[in-house]
Amino acid sequence: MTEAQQHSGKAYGVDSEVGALRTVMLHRPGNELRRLTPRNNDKLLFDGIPWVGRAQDEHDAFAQALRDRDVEVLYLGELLTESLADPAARAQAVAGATEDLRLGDTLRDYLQASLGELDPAGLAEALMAGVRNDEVRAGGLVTSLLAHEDFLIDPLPNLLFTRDSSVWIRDSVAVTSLAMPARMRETQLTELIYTFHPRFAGADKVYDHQLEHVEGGDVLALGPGVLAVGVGERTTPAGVERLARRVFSKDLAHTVLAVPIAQQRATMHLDTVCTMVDTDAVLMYPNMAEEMRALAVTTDGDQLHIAEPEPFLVAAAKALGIDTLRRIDTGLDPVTAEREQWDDGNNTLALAPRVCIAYERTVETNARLEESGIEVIRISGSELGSGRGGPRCMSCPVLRAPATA
Ligand SMILES: NC(=O)NCCC[C@H](N)C(=O)O
Repeated sequence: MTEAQQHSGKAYGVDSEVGALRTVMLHRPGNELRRLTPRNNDKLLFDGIPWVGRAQDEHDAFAQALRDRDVEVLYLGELLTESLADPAARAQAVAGATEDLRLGDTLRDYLQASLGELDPAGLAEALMAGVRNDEVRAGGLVTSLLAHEDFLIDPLPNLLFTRDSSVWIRDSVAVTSLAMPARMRETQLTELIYTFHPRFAGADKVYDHQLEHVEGGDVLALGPGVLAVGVGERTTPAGVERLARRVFSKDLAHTVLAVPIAQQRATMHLDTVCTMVDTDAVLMYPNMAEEMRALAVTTDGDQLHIAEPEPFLVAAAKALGIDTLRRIDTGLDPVTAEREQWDDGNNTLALAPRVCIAYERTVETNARLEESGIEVIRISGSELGSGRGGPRCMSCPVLRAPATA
């Protein structure tokens, strides 16, 4: 535990987007990225085939930039390996990874036995990088009929985007429910970590991966008690309703803003178009900023109350109890704005009020942020960006200090 946590007395808890970041969970990309080929990259939600060594270098620099600002960096792969020291975790992991009906009984039995023999690091590797048909000597009808390159356990290259597979809401963790088939198994791993890792022993869970779809990239903690939840390609209307009920029942929020966003890849999550950079300021994709609406959801302890749609910034300011939520106006022309949004220019990770990490390639957006008084720490992401995610997508804050202006 870091010094900061010893002082605060707790190891997890997040109630804003911008409170000083103390602890974050990342995933250093590994062999799961080496599974990407031109034939499977679309299905696996990558826009190209990353150069893995360079992606790791870029990711190491990202982690170092965080450490340089006194942020403790946890790695998902290490937490998973440590969790798998527990026999109950191993049993749950093996059962989850082999439940796919494509396997059939013979292959499933074989895989369960061989995964069961692996040490925790080997098992974690198989869970993350997957297992190909030509990597086993199973025997039987199914393995004979499947192609060599078919996966018996799918690789999880999008583990890189730790934002989506869990999100802390105050001191409860939401293990999310991912919408795309290529990502669904990721939450089996975050579920294992939050259930079995000693660091999170006793942590309350407010959501689980068997519920309606909610992805962490859609969930923004605008301030204490106020969540904004994007509803679009990933998080469903039923997902935001379920999340609202859950957080209200545990008193983790008083208002949930449901924010419809276009159901398309460029705007797959709310954090691809909008991130907070100060206690009262957001960076928003200019081409969508004017039209974004929100429905404020509150409760009387029993029923949900749904307000009429209002402009997002108006609804957010009301919920936060402030006069105005400032939009940093990047003033970009529509074409530059669209290019830089695609390159995750709007996907900044706040380290503290007015300090954020951004990709260096979104030159114009970063310049406008600085003109508005926001410090921008630039990282390179030419390879990391091929998965279509930026610094916020690649990070799951575990502990933030309370936000103070
Ligand atoms: N929060 C985010 O926007 N995460 C980026 C996820 C990218 C990933 N390739 C996906 O399509 O899910």
